[in-house]
Amino acid sequence: CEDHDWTSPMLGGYVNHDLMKRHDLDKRIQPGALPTLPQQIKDIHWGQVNILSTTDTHGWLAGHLLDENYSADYGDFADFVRKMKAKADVLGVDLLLVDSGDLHDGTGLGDATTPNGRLTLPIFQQLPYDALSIGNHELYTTEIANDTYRNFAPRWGGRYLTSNVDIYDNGVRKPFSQQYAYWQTKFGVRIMSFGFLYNFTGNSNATVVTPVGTAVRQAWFQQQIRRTDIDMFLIVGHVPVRASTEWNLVYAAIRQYHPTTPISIFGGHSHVRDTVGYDANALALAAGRYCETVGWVTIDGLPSNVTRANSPMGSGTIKVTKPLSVPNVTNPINSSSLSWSRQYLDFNRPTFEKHVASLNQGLNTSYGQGITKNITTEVNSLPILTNLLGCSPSSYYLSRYPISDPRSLFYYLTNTVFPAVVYAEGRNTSAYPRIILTNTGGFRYDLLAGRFTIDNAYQVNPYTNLWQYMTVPWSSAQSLLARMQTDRVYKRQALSNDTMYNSTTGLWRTAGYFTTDDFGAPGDGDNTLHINQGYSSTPHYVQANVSTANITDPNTMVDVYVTSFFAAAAAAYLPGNMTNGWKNVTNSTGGGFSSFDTLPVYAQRFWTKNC
Ligand SMILES: Nc1ccn([C@@H]2O[C@H](COP(=O)(O)O)[C@@H](O)[C@H]2O)c(=O)n1
Ligand SMILES: [Zn+2]
Ligand SMILES: [Zn+2]
Repeated sequence: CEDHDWTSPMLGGYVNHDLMKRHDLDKRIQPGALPTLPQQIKDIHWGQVNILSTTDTHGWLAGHLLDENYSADYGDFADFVRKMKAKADVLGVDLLLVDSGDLHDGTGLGDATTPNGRLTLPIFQQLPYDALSIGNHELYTTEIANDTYRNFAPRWGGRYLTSNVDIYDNGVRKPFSQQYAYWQTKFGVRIMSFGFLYNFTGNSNATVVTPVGTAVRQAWFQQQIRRTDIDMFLIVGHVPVRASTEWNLVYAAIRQYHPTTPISIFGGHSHVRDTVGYDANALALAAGRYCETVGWVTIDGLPSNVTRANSPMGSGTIKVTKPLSVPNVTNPINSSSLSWSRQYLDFNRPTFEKHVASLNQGLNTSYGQGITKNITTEVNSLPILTNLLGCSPSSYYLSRYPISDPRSLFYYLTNTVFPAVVYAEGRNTSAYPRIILTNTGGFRYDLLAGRFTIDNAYQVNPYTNLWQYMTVPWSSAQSLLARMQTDRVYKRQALSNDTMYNSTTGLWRTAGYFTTDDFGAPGDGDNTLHINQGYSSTPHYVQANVSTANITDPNTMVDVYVTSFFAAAAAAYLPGNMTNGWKNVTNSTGGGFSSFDTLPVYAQRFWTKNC
């Protein structure tokens, strides 16, 4: 059933072909703007068990048309997985595929449909995932939670794992999906799997998230971890891998009964590439975000009663070098006969082609090409996505520059966009001083120069949190921002369009991820060598100040603007804790004005349409 009708030339000459074959989602690509760069992609090690992982895809299944590093779509990825499985068969080793949740909220293809995910979920479901966990984005609304429960979770034959999430089904509280799975790989490795969500509290009341510390004390969990017929724990979870209370609890609970059994954890939610070593036999990897990264973990040296494969034990195998000290685990093992490797693969076709090249079959099959065709058709079925709202005059970056830099998205929002469009009717004069706060986590992706469409609006901020305001004395308003900066801040990594040519190798480096994790030197885990373009951390909230500069009297009344997402939290710091004191900002037709609407409204009013 394989088609070998198109084999791309290696690396150079690839991108233009790829762009031509796919949809016309974003016409902002200028001719020549995306160079076809041969880059240095490292070989990967194959072990006895090999695991591909994705997380936080957030609907980016059509790929990144503006960034060559991540330009593959889910059809290309589907072919990659299929060919990697074929390669594993040739080598006589196991190849597994896992995902750690957050499928919704982030692109027009995913979000501009009813229900949310109507087009993206069927595409995602065509991939042969072996274990999946739920993300917080599956639980914010009852509609998405119910759709996930009824239509998505049952699709995975017992491998959609929700160890600490329940749902009310016609008023009866039930586990959302399977709490664990015990299974054997093709080559006989006996696996115990769990799927956790971090201690999330923003879910709708249709579901219940049990704190991980409680879940690991429950009878069903205790019963499963006491089993002795387990060669490896393979755990998926929508939980950041670094400094995680939740993972520490899961790890410690397992280690009580299995002091040395390998534990491979696949986390998420933090949108970064990272790998943490818990001990010499336990590792946790996070595979980034938005179809930019495929995680790759290999394990060698599993017990001898497991069918041993003809694994090519090439270079690249590494050992855990920095065991963590985890509460409740005394003497974590710091050496073992197992060895592990990890890589973060860029989500592009040259990467996929390279790693299956030894099969001499190219990448494409009718399976993946069919998915790509589907994506094209579906994007074209939503013409609203490509409608031009305006031309962004520059690129404004989420986390590449500090928020005080005019190239920062937050600088642009707070100095230019919010003052111009976020105000209640008639209250945009200096008679009504304003402060306008946003949570930075609502902004998800860079705002790039050139064409700005509804699809880009979803990418930058997909949330329909309503703008609201309340009038309070300056004495309260002036300290609000500082008081709000209390939540956890998850680090986001940044992208850049910079490139560098190495005349000795004849290869290019583009700016992209340059990851420091618990293994090897910085950049060691990145499968493609990138220029490290730096990263600037962002506070949890930022604020625009409008007509407040000359206020001296603390009793001066000031309008405070927030969104419904954090209005209750902000009210706690305002006089009288007036949660119900917020009034909605209305749009030109009297409806609500949301965080999602903000840039489109600004674009239509202030940007040209010549781009
Ligand atoms: N209605 C909402 C929901 C969430 N957010 C922001 O998104 C962050 C969570 O996204 P992950 O992909 O990291 O799970 C959350 O921390 C909020 O900042 C929002 O703004 N509005
Ligand atoms: Zn996410
Ligand atoms: Zn998340």
